[in-house]
Amino acid sequence: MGILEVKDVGKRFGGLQALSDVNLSVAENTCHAIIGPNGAGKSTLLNCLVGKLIPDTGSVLFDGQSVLGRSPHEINQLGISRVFQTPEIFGDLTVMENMMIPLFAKRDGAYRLHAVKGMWSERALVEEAERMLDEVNMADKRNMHSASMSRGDKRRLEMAMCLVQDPKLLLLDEPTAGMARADTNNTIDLLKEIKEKRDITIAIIEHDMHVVFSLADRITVLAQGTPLVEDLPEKIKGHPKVREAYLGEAA
Ligand SMILES: Nc1ncnc2c1ncn2[C@@H]1O[C@H](COP(=O)(O)OP(=O)(O)OP(=O)(O)O)[C@@H](O)[C@H]1O
Repeated sequence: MGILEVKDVGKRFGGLQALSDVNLSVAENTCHAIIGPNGAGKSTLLNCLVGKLIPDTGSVLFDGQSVLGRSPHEINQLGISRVFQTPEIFGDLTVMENMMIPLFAKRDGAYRLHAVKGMWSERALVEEAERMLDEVNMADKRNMHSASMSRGDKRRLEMAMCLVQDPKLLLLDEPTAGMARADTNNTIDLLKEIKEKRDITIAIIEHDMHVVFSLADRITVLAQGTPLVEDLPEKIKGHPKVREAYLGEAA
């Protein structure tokens, strides 16, 4: 059994069946990519995994426990962290101050923005933040205002803010969207390092096939709300059904 088990999930928006009969099993310590043409249902599926949407049918088990009916915060506490398309960082805070927010949340169970003012007296947490920044090669940027950083660095910081919570499953929603090639390649390298160094499972939604084929151990192709094929990356490349799904979109 996988660390994440999605069974027969369906989700309707009014007259539109956005997801139907979605079955997905993500094995522990692998990187599983979910790809598919625009409107295939990828974000809807991700939202069902993190408690932002509740499926109409089916079940979602993480580490043997149902996530359905739990709040996004509770799901986060179970060990699922999500990195959004647009980096969710606090632009008017420094890199270090941003890092302290999830650390306070992990310790105290609540987000306490004002607590960053007195953060330097929290030696153990400061050291944890510094270790994490070191791991993602951002130690030299610790005092920078995060709004002034490149998109790649903002993503790197957001990743660090997720990882410092020690998630078992990292969900990435188009982590390289809008990035220049150099930032994309840095993000790929960072994710490879994270995979190697940590006991972590990654599920990634991504349009950039260079990113998908650089990282994924397995790929599920969604089309019109239903998994079309699930296989090893080399089997997905050139798969007639996959080509058809994408060509259909182009047509
Ligand atoms: N809140 C909503 N209300 C109504 N329809 C929605 C809602 N969210 C998504 N949809 C519709 O559900 C379908 C699946 O959308 P979704 O965003 O999950 O696709 P996607 O595969 O992530 O697409 P993209 O690659 O373009 O981001 C689309 O037709 C979309 O318009």
